[in-house]
Amino acid sequence: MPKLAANLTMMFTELPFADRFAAAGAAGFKGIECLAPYELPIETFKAALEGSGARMVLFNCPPGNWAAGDRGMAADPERVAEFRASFDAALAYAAAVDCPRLHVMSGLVRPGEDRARWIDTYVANLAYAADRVASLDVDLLIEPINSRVDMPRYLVDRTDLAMEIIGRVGSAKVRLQYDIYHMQIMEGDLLRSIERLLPHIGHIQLADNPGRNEPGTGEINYAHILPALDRLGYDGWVGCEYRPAGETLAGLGWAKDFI
Ligand SMILES: O=C(O)[C@@H](O)C(=O)CO
Ligand SMILES: [Mg+2]
Repeated sequence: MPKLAANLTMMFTELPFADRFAAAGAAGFKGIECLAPYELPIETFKAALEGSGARMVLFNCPPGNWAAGDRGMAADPERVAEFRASFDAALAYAAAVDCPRLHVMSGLVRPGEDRARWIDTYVANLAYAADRVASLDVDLLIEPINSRVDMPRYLVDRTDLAMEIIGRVGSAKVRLQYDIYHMQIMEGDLLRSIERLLPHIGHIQLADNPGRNEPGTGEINYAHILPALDRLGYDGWVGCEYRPAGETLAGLGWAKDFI
């Protein structure tokens, strides 16, 4: 049975961020993920998580200035020093809550720039980060994100490029974050692709399409996909990274067999 994690950046947004942890625990989630916990001081983050009774399964490295349009910077040749300095914060937050996965976002390629140079930078920064976590119980994840609807110009928008990058870094610490919503938009053939990539997948996320709302609101057959993840032997977490169409708890009917 898939282990579902609540994504607190998208779910329970009826509440202030710090209060979403307890709400997710009360709803039955044993795992929690979010994009960026950094708005909370470390001790507040730790206390909120402890109060939830759930464990932290994933969050992202500092993405840069999200409000100003940054979507990560690990592939930006002009921001290597900034990425490496910000990685310290990711490690400190991960250590405080024993979080075993950090998503390292590549960033949006500036128009006219050389994509190959961005890919080289991403490989180098991931190798640097992999060295930093070599003796820690922390994996680094890279996620193909759709560039058609949500993040035009995002560097890594397909699994073949993500796998090329993972291969070039050559560290078992760097794994694939497979977001079913993004992959439905970019590639389709979901189960065959999950089966093929399974040895490299360190985390899965879900949402329906179109709309990025809960399973059952769109075209993706989650009633088939979720049991199939078990059959394929996936035993990791599945992050519920969707925007509830209405109130978060009212939209959890689809998950009643899993949480
Ligand atoms: O799918 C997504 O959007 C996220 O997993 C993420 O980390 C960046 O927005
Ligand atoms: Mg995702």
